[in-house]
Amino acid sequence: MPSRHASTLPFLTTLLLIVMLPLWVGGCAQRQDTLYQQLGGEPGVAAIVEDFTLRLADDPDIVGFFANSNIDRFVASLEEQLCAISDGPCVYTGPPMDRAHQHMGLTDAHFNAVVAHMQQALIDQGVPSGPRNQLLGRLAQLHGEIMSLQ
Ligand code: HEM
Repeated sequence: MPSRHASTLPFLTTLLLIVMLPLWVGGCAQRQDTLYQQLGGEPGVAAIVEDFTLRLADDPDIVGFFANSNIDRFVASLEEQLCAISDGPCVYTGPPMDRAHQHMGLTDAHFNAVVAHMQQALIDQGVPSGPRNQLLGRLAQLHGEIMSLQ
């Protein structure tokens, strides 16, 4: 006659697998999230860009730069760019950053103000600090190109 203990071990092993497997799979899935997914995908990026654009419009030191701009095109281009640089399923098709900003007379103060508005938009849209700082880091890398034709 088999002992009671002989059937307990397989039972416990199965139970452990049932409990641990979803946690393990969930953990892996989380690690594989792209930055784009962590920003909330398409609706998340659209909300971030809208929040950011309203902040630019409210900033008297910045809004004047957009006096002759097509804001719908700016919004569409920025959404595409943020999607592309956050490893989302987009290709940026707008003008290169040096030409898009050439001869505007931009200073580092302007650049920093715009990045600060993006930071605040990300905070307000509930983007956690990890993905927030990752995106800001990638935007900071555009500084050289944006400032190169001033
Ligand atoms: C990380 C910083 C920045 C990023 C990622 C960025 C991104 C962009 C993008 C994607 C466009 C759209 C290009 C197009 O489709 O025509 C654009 C245009 C523009 N940006 Fe920036 N930009 C940055 C910094 C700045 C700063 C510092 C200013 C001024 C204070 C500025 C002012 C403008 C203006 C006025 C346009 C519209 C140009 C036009 O109407 O053709 N940008 N920017």
